[in-house]
Amino acid sequence: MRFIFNPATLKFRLTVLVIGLVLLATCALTFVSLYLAERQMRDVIGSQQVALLSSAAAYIDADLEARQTLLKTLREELGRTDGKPGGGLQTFLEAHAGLRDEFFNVLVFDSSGTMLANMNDRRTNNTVNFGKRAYFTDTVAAREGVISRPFKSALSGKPVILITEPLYDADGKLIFMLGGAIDLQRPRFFGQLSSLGSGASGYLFMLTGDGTVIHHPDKGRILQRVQDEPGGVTPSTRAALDGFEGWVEGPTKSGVRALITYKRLRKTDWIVGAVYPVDEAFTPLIRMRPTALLASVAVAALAGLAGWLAILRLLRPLAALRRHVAGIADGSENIEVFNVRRRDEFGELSRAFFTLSQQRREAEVKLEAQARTDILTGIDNRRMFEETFAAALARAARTNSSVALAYLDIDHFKAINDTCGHKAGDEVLVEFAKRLRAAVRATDSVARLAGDEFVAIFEGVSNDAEPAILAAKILDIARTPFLAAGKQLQVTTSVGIAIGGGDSSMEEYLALSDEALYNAKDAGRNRFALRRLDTAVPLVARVRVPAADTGR
Ligand SMILES: Nc1nc2c(ncn2[C@@H]2O[C@H](COP(=O)(O)OP(=O)(O)OP(=O)(O)O)[C@@H](O)[C@H]2O)c(=O)[nH]1
Repeated sequence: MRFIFNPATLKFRLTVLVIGLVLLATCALTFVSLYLAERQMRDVIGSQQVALLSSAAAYIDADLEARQTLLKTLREELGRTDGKPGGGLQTFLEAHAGLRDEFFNVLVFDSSGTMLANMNDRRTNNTVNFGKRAYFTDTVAAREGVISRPFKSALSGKPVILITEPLYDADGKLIFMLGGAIDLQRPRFFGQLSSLGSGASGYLFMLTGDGTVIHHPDKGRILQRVQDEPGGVTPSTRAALDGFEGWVEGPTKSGVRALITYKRLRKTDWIVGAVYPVDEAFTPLIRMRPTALLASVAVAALAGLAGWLAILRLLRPLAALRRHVAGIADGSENIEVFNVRRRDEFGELSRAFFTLSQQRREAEVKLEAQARTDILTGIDNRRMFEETFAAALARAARTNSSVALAYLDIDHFKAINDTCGHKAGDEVLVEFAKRLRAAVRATDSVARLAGDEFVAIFEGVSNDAEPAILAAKILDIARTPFLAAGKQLQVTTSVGIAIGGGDSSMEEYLALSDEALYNAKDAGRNRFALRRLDTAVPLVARVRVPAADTGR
């Protein structure tokens, strides 16, 4: 739990990253899939609409043709009576009651356009002339039947189209013209079409090639030209009027986004169109969206969980590394725990830790040694001397034995520096230390305290004669001249030795040996003086004859 709510941890951040990425990826994938599915679906629906509209167009073509055929049959029947049917034209028409199923009205005009008979209202016969109407003049010009543009009937006031069939005599003179009117508001003609509309709100409509509405669910638009309607022509209808056939996605006049399909009729320049609102067309997909998104979130959650577990597992070595660092810090573990064989980054990190720690340890050891070594001569320095001498005193106290401390000072060393130079003085100091080291036993310790002052510690001194022998040995190390700055230098030293047991302090030893050294110096140098810590009086003051001074 601590991990979950600790945003500072790498685990937390990695987990959040993994979950975030997975969520992003799955959501993006879902959106892309839905988008592609929608596109695919749109293509399929568009193709379906085209197929639907093609059959609707074929149906209308066939329907118009059937009505034309019906009128042609009527014309031929009339023709067989030479235009003089028994009982007159009106009776002739009324005898064909079946015409009512196909036409709103059937009319007969004479060659000038005067209406001679009609099925709806015989009282209007011979009262109106339609000779100037486009359908009449077009038929006369074409010498065959036409399908008129839609217009408002002068007789009924309804929007209609008229199918005409002219009847000529043997000389080719127009005798009669038959006209079959179709009421554009009557559902019978387009009833079949209306039922072809897709979905609950999809519908079919029909326009003439010049944009006049022939059929539309909104009856008020019939006979209107789309160009003249408020809002003008939609881009898709504009394209259809210019010859486009097929489907597009675009807005309808009322602003609804829809798949709109257009198809031209074969028999006339009419355009039949279908509107299928996008929302309805994609209802299954739109309904599926939340489910798909929910599913993708669930997948992301599972993937995130798996990622989290994987991260926990992958980062386990890091936790171990952290434990080891803590273990080493509190001393419960050894640095060797870092020396692992793993081949991954954690292994590399661990080994890098190991190497670094080793180097640090070595540097510490080196520093430790340097802190106890005199840099110039390489023998112990004052600090090391103090530790060594304290240990020697402790041993002497334990074994109840004696310790001798020899305090040495090179005679007139300042003069060497002054006459031969400081560097030559250094060379003498280095050589002096070397000879001193060689003169004593391996178990004895020598150190340089400062300048030209040296000390030697002798443990287990059994009698007073032994320190004197050691002191003489020390005096002897200077017997051979020193080579410094290319010159042979005759060097002597004075030695003060303090002898005592383990019960005396280092300070007492140092003070007494220093005093003895002064005694030796005072006595003329190149000699030693022995002092016992318990008597504090000189025991021995042996004088060596100074060697000939060759260098000064
Ligand atoms: N070359 C060199 N000289 C040093 C070093 N340390 C101290 N000295 C010099 O050593 C000299 C020590 O002189 P002292 O011991 O005081 O006097 P001295 O000339 O030896 O005379 P006595 O001890 O009385 O015989 C001083 O001149 C210091 O400057 C060093 O590391 N190298």
